[in-house]
Amino acid sequence: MSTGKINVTADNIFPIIKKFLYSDHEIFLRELVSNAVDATQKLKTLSRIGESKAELGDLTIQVKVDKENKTLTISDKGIGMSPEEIDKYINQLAFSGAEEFVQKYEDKADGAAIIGHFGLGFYSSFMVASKVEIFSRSHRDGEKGAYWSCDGSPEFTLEESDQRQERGTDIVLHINEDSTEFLEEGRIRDLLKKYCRFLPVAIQFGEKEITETEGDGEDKKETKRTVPDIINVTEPAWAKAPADLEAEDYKEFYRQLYPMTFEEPLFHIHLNVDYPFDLNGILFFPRIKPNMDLQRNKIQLYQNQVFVTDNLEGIVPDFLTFLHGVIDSKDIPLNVSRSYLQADGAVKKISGHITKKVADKLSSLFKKDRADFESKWNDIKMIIEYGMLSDDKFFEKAQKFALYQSVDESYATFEEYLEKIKASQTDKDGNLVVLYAAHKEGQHAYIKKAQNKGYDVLLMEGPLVSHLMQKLEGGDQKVKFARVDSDSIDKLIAKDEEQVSLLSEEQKEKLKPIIEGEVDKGTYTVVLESLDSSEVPFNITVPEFMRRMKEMSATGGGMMGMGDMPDMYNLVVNTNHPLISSILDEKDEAKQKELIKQGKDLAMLAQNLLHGEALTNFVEKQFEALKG
Ligand SMILES: Nc1ncnc2c1ncn2[C@@H]1O[C@H](COP(=O)(O)OP(=O)(O)OP(=O)(O)O)[C@@H](O)[C@H]1O
Repeated sequence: MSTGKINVTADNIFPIIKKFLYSDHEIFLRELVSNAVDATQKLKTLSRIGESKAELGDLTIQVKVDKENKTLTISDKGIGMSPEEIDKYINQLAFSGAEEFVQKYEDKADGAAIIGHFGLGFYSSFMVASKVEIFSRSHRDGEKGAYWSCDGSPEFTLEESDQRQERGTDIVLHINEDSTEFLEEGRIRDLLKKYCRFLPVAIQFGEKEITETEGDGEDKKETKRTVPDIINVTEPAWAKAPADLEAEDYKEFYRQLYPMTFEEPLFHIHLNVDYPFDLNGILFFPRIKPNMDLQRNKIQLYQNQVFVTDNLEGIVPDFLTFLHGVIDSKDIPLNVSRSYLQADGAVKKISGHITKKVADKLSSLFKKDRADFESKWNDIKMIIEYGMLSDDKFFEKAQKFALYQSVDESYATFEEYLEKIKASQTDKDGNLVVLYAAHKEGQHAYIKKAQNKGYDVLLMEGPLVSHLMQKLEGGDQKVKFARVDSDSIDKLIAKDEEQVSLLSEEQKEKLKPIIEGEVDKGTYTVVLESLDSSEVPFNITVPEFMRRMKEMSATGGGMMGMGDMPDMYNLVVNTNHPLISSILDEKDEAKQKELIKQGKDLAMLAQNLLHGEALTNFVEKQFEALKG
């Protein structure tokens, strides 16, 4: 037997481990199970290359809770360690690794978060254990068995021991008073599911009962059987070659990843690169409805099948954090801080590659089956539009498959769309004017007017469209977006046609203050226009520029402070409409006022602006009028 002092420069790292890692101490389990997996994988490799004669047998790793004795044990049948190896790997190497790690991060404000994501190996067990024991036996014949124990002080015990007869290692944690939660089966099972669900070696945690049925109908026999409860899937789909997987395998994998999600993903992207960097993974496009609460952090990052984090901020472009699935890379340097990670060259390359793959997949889906792509468009457009706005390279690629939907439900790419409207929607200055509506129902009156003129109207809804339009207007072609209610129909796409005015300038000057007297000047600007006599007499428009800036500022962007501006409208008065002439000629002032008010209320109704008391009064008045 030998006793000794672990070689430390810092006096005692155990208090530091306990104090600084307190918030995220659960990762000890991931560290210990990963070590057990590594030891098993090493044995398999040695056996394969003929360096180990050991009979592999069943390599299942066992995790056991003994509530009575307050221990948690992780046992593997991997390469094991001789007493000399424990001295080398645990007393010296692992300790100095842990020491360096703690020294590096103890002063960092986000220390706990960093450590939460990236473990510090074997010594993290002291976060939850007052004493740790190792029973081990090497895979090499003739080696002595080993026993090591340490109670959280720098003193350890290391001796030869035959307590473990078989090859492999038992790590026994004597759970401390503050950490009894790790003696609860449910808690351990949850943690194993979180961190170890896709580790490449089977991990057993207790047993479970299964029911088997034999025969049919009357002869049907059900038998219950107890079997080992294996908590992981050792060969997850992403670790296989895409050629070996069917569509159903991807769906099955999606169910494994998100057992509580019933909605199926729309499609998947299998990432499978080994040069110039290592990257595997499967990303899923979820169904995302406009205005739905977007859920991030559904992508899980693994390093060699060990769960690392589901916060991929800065690791993949922001718009891709809305996808679901798994990314696994050996090349992502994990033992570093998040800010370092974000600036890392390999991470940038991986992130660029993922973006490119996503664009390529979308492009191929679009080409392969356009009708199907169109049917999915509304579920994926939020992510794509967000990507187009945040990444210029993605924008370029997406121009080929991003769709624009007209109110008549037809879809076109932007290029196709411009071609479609060119003939009828080019204004006198050569601008292609794209008309759009934000709500098909709410803006019905305006949409109809545009359609009557032979114009097409796009449906542009969602929080990002104002930004997207701004970007599309900045392209090579002279393109202008105008919402259908942003101006009177003749002015939306200004052509060279001059409208003659029925009213003289004098009459107009007389009319304007009469109407202004009946509207709230802070909200409405009265604009007299000589429009077609078949056009409505009163119409409310919302000038494009102001409104769009306001919308953009509400979702980040546009002009500073615009978001707080009150809503502003134009009350367009069609001076060529007979009603306007009658208003002007009306001698009875009360009646004149009433006509203006009624006209304005109707315009508000068409624009969905008549609410509350004003609406109630309006409706009552209409019923009165019905009585005659
Ligand atoms: N169950 C085990 N079987 C065999 N060897 C082990 C086992 N657990 C730990 N070791 C040895 O102890 C060493 C130190 O383990 P530790 O977990 O501290 O660091 P690591 O696994 O090398 O790196 P990391 O910090 O990423 O976990 C391992 O490299 C391995 O050689």
